[in-house]
Amino acid sequence: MAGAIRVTMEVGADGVAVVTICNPPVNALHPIIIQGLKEKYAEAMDRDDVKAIVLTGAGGKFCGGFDINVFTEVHKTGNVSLMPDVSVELVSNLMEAGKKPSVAAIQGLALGGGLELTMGCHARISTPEAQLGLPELTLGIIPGFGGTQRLPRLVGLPKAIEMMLQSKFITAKEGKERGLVDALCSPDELIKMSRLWALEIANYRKPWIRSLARTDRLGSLSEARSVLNSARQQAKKVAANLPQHQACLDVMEEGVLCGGHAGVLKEAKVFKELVLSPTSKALVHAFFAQRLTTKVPGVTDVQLKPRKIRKVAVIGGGLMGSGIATALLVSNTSVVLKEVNPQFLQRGQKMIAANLEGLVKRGSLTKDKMNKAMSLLKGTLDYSDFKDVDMVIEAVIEKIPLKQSIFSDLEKVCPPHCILATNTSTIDLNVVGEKTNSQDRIIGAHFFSPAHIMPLLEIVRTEKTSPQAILDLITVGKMIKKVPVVVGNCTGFAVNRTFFPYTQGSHLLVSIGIDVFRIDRVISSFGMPMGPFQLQDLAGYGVALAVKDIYAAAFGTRNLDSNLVDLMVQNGRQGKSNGKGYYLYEKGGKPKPDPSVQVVIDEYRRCAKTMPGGKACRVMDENVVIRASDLDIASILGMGFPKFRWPDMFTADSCSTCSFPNAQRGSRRMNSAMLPLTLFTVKSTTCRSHSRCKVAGIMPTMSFPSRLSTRRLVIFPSASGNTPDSAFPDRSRSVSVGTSQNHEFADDVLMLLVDRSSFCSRVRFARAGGDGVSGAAVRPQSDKARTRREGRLLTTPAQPTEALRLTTLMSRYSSDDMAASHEMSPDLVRFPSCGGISPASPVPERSRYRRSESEPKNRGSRERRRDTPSPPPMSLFWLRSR
Ligand SMILES: C[C@H](O)CC(=O)SCCNC(=O)CCNC(=O)[C@H](O)C(C)(C)COP(=O)(O)OP(=O)(O)OC[C@H]1O[C@@H](n2cnc3c(N)ncnc32)[C@H](O)[C@@H]1OP(=O)(O)O
Repeated sequence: MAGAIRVTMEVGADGVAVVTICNPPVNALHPIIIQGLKEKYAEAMDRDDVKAIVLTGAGGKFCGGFDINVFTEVHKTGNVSLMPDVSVELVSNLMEAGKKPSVAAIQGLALGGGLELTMGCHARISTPEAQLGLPELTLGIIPGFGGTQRLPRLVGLPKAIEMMLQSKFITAKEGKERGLVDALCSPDELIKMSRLWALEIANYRKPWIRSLARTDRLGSLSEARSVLNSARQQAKKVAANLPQHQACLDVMEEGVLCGGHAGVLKEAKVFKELVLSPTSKALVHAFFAQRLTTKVPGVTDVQLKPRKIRKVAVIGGGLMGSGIATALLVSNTSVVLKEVNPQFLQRGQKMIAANLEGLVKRGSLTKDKMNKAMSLLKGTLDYSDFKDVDMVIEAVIEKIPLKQSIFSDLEKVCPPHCILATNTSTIDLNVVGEKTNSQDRIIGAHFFSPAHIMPLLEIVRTEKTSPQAILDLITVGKMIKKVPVVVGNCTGFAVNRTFFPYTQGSHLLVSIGIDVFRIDRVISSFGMPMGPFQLQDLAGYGVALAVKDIYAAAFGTRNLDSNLVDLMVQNGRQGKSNGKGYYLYEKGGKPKPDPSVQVVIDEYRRCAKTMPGGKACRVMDENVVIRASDLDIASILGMGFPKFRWPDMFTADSCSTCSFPNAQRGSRRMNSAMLPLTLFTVKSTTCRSHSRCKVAGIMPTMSFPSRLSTRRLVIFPSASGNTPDSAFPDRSRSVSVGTSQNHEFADDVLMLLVDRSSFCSRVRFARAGGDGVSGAAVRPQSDKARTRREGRLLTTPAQPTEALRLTTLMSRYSSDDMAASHEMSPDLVRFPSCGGISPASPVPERSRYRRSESEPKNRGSRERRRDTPSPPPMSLFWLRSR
């Protein structure tokens, strides 16, 4: 064992062996550490001069848990044996059942596996402020070193469930009240007191407690069951997509019913299963991605030192300005709030006070701290207080001349070292600073509303922004507990630029006939906190209208020209602010879908000129041809459609469970349309069952029979010759996809569309006029890639992870939720239903798809669906819903 990663053991004259974990910065339990602990414990048990053991961590931290890098290795290799056996071999056998007592001396933090080691000891002594917790569920796993069994036995089932399921840390002070910690002491006393405690246990003057054998805190069986059941219900609501929550409760239940040892064994099994889960892969990825954002080449690796930012001026006391000021005040930074008149200033100060009170109500701030924060705030109507500020953050309305004049004033009144930041979400920073000579200190500090709560800080740099200014803002960002992500200067920067197509995707879906509320439902069940329409209601329509033209000007043909929001406003709707948007809002109530919005939607569809119902469906409906096959022959002979490529009607008919004409009549008509389904770099790794499953599809004017099995997306080979084998040989090739939007729109399709569209705006809409179905050619090249290529984002290799983080934080959905529904590869290209992609089956006989004459006509659609034959043509893939 060499280098910084090691376990040391010193045996004192008192007969106490102090075993120390050394693995900076957080003493993570790397396999070398685990091995070291096993060796030192075995040695201590054998040595006659050792009476008791004190376990501690070097550098003022006990331990941050098992080394998460090992999970990354396991995810890469699939080799779960890289995980050492700790729970039984080390914690249960060597430590807890050892013949000499152990005492944990805790300082700084004891998290995850670290806390689990302490619970294997016979007592825990800690400094009062140390953070204790089992946050494993945030990584898609459960505690794996016995934590699910020992924590409930020490603090009781309800508190243990809260700590694990919510990944909540508690201080050692609270731990002492709860029974997790046996004694508190100062850092100076820690080792001394722990040694004495260990000796007292060895001499039987203090109890020798094996946590796993305790049952006194578990309550009666019926109590335990009731606590577990209500936790299950709660987990179903808040973590519906996450497997680890229910798994954790199952494992706890096993321990309650069958005893601690059985619980430990089940925990070890479930832990290993979950480590390999897609959820864990995604969450571990997000863990490291988040920490990578503060590593900026040319800024954080060039020996610059962050300067102290003691006093910040915020210009504008509106929603954003007051939120930014709140975040700074809470972190003990003095703030000067400038407004243009006393009324506005007073309003801003009131909003800050309300924000702080809100934090107190939520329990994240004490009253004392709130008062302290308020005392750091000074309101002003002029620049007299700006002479000693270290940073200014301008947060006024998005008007270029106003911002320009403010920045030219700031240059005159602020000290030369002062950073001049703007909270603009859209405007080019070069334009903002055009009238100054201080381009090197002009920077974007783009907060997200509400700024004192949302965790993301988008730091926008121009070519002229100095690395020092960037570093200082990163430091401020970390200080106020934001995740800073450094991006380049372009319209919408990185976040709004990638988020913009998400909204556009939802508008496009509505234009082709999909229900607004259904979109919101599907997106919410995907894991987003709310759907795009509810979000629009919440954000208000003003912003959408304000930025619409800016985006249109910047992205030209890649922009969907939607007038949906204009129509909503014309209809007297302003979203949540006037209680009427897509939803109706009543004070204190939940938003209710407003059926009367359909009038607006109908008008929007009419304006959009998209025609629900494929051309071919219409032709069939109107009996323009006698039979479906006539249409095939017409397309083969008239349009030159290659015979061997399964012409539209044949393919459609083959997918149906009944013959096409029958399907068409009397049933709800499906809409066929080319959707801008932007998630089409299906990687071979995604489709484990079929290494060649790189699919793209196209059927210009393809129509499906209405009985096409629901909840299935059919991707067809491209008419331009793409087959599964040849799809995407060249990443610039355009592809598009057709899908059924039958009586139930395939959830997956919608999710894919909307999800992927948030990363990709490179969608070219090719609308056929008149009766034509709208088409969308999608370049499998994301805006993210494009942004990167253009040097807009950071040029670190971890670029995609940055984009992920941005989008995740910005959209307010937790990475947990995201991961649960959708497996993310490093470049984010995954299908939620990838496990369901199956290779094409051999072509079944055609007759199997037809409903025979003898078959009763009133069979339910569910029954018919069961009969749906395997996917037919060789290049037809079916993505099954979850
Ligand atoms: C079997 C077991 O039950 C399974 C487990 O134990 S799983 C692990 C459970 N533990 C955790 O989830 C804790 C994860 N870590 C954290 O929450 C935070 O890092 C922390 C509270 C420990 C410290 O936070 P903070 O001071 O803000 O520092 P932070 O930047 O996050 O971390 C410092 C460095 O330590 C690394 N680190 C932190 N915890 C780590 C861990 N458990 N394994 C590996 N590296 C870790 C970070 O990646 C970061 O590395 P970098 O400097 O190269 O970017």
